[in-house]
Amino acid sequence: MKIIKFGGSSVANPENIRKVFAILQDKLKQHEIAIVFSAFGGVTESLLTIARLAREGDQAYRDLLQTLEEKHLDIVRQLIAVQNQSTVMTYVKVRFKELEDLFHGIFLIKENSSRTLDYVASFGERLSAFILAEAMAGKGIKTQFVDARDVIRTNDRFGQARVDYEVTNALIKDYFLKNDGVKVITGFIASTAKGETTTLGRSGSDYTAAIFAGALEAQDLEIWTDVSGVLTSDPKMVYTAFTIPQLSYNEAMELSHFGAKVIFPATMQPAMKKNIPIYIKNTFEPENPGTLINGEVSHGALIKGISSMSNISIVTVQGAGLIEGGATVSRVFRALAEAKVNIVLISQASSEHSICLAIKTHEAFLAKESIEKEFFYEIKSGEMDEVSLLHGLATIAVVGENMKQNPGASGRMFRALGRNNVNVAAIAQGSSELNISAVIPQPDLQKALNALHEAFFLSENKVLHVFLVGTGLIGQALMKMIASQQNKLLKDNELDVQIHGLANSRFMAFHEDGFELKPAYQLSDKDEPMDLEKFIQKMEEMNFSNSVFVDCTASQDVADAYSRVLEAKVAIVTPNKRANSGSMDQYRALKRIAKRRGVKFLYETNVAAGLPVINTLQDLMLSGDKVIRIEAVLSGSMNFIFSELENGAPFSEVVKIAKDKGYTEPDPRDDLSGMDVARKILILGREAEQVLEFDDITIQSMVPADCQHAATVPEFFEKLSGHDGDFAKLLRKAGENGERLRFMATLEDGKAKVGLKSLPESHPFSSLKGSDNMILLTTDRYHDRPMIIRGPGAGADVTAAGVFADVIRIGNYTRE
Ligand SMILES: NC(=O)C1=CN([C@@H]2O[C@H](COP(=O)(O)OP(=O)(O)OC[C@H]3O[C@@H](n4cnc5c(N)ncnc54)[C@H](O)[C@@H]3O)[C@@H](O)[C@H]2O)C=CC1
Ligand SMILES: N[C@@H](CC=O)C(=O)O
Repeated sequence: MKIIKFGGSSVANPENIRKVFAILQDKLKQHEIAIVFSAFGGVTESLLTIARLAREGDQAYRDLLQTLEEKHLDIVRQLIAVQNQSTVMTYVKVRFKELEDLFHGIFLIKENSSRTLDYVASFGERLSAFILAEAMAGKGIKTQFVDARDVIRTNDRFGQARVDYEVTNALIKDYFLKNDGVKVITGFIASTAKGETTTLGRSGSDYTAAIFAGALEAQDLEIWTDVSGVLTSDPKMVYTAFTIPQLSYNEAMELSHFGAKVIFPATMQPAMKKNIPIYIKNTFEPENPGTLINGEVSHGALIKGISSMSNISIVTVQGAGLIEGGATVSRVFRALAEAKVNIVLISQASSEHSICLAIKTHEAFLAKESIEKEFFYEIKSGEMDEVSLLHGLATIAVVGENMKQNPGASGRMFRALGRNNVNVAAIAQGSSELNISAVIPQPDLQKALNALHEAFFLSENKVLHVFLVGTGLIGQALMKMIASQQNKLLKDNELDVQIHGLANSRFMAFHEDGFELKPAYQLSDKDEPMDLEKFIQKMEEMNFSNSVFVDCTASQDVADAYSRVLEAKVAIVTPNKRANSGSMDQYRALKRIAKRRGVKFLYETNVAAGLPVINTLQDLMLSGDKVIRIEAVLSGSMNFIFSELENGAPFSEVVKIAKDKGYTEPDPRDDLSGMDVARKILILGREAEQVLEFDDITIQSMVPADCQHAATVPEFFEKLSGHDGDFAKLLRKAGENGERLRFMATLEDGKAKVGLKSLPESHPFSSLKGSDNMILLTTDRYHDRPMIIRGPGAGADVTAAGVFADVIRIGNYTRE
């Protein structure tokens, strides 16, 4: 015998009910079954609302009742052939006449006891099960309508009655022995020995099904609902949550205790006691295997799921008196029990100086009041402090029986929380090691759930949440690259890169689910005006795990905000050199903050675009090498300009081409003045562990004096053309000496220089073409022949690729 239960959403309307019938037709071919139905979706709530309105003397209850009757009659009309409708119509009309009288009584006496409400609610299941039994009979299935009040015996705790299993089991067995046909049973309702109607509380229809399964020692119990089993976490919070194939009874209980709403622990008891497997299935996706809950502990994943509970407060009881009095703990519990306050989590330090209790916020004041009443004299005498309350919290719990055998679960849990800047206010782990729970700030709940989900369910995709400031040349190229690589990253790296914030100097926009990138979102005046402070605030509020701030501007203001971003535990990736070429103190501070907050600050593209210069230097330093000398061509635009000049083009023209090709800085004077190269050699020097300030660098500018003060870039170009002859002369002179002009940077003995050099043909830099960079590193190890890094050092694609690689590196780092 199989017991199959369908919840309210499965029988919410005729369309859904037809799906239910299709599932049942299939089952009937293979098994002996009994079916438990909830009331049609929304009916119980409507009945209780009507009862409340009637009690409040609100005449509107009559219209609602009529609508409810019509809903039932409509289902009859749609599911049952006309010739078979009359018995069912009569049944429905009689029940609604009874309800009309009942509500009229409530309206007159203005009283709604829990006993009356149970009776009111019972109509929902009585109507649905009767109509559905008749509809099935109309399909040729021999059915037997079972009013569970005839067989489930409870005490008179109305609203949440307790079952007398001895009597109930005997009645159920007897009923099944004496009656043929497929039993169609009312969920949720029962009766006392005196025949008063009771209800079984939350998830009462599941409970009914488990009671029948237990009494009949069924082969299994199927609970059909509107989700495909128990998920690894709340799918509204964790988009990558997936169905757990199997759970032990204990795991299912732990998960549901902390918020997994699919099954309610008490309802499982009758099935658990008889070791009956429970399947959680989806009426709207019947082919999905759903979740099997049984007595087995499956090996494999360290945890099975992550659950959570919102609106939690911490109640702290502390004071010296606590240590001495062994009875204190029991007095605290007694005070809470008397106030009927439910404790969600308890944590006590081994110093025994304080006890920390997590409690639902709406019960926290009551808890404080009753504990303070219990300890009135101790608090008055100062032996104990006043009870303190901390609100705005949530609990999260990782659950799984495999944590027992495998160490490391708590380490992984708290590392993931710490790395994502989630503060833990209290922790609890039972000796059963089935559940590790923590109390965290409510605003961090979604981030924490996602961080834990990623940390424990590695096979699933890791999401990187990018906030991109700067949508110019490099920013646009980066967005295109992310769009084109998104599928490959998902497939090969299980990395889902989503852009949630975008800004340029004028506008900013955000997207909870990530912007569409094909085509890339274009900021416009429809978006909010850009405000860096607000951008960072919004990024913090969105509070995603694995957030990355990507700065593709050349802005000092944006660079000045890095410390704040890192403090918020958001990683940074940037080609903008401003931050690392500021003061030595600032350079060190950023590294320090990133280290302390456990987040990455990556800037490979600060020097030579996508060429691996910074990482190489960092690796050399880590391995104990020492840099003796750096000689380099570090400007793609300047190299392009001086190598193109050799082809006879005027200087101002070549500078324009370099700008059009995306080699120059937003303001090309930064390149021509030597500032850009100076910033780069400064950064390289610092990466080589040298203490250098910008003022220590000797810089030779290529910007003619009158161009220096041009108000705009076009005006600068206009003035620059007046100097084409001077540059042609320089080039001619070098040519006459058999030399080439290259803009070079050197660093040796703590002294850095940047400027134009006339180099012999044989010099390695003379062979550089286009936007090439070349870096010669002479170190203790690379002494006789320097290490050479060479390749294009400017341009949208190579730079964006370097930024992209840093972003992916962050994804891989947060996976560790
Ligand atoms: N072009 C290249 O080959 C390379 C560039 N870089 C660096 O990449 C960065 C970006 O360069 P490009 O894309 O060429 O510049 P761009 O001028 O094309 O784009 C800059 C973007 O930043 C935005 N922006 C400027 N100030 C802002 C602010 N305060 N707040 C928000 N947005 C702001 C602008 O609106 C624009 O969207 C620069 O720091 C540059 O040094 C690094 C390596 C190579
Ligand atoms: N303007 C720079 C590019 C980025 O750093 C250059 O010309 O090399």
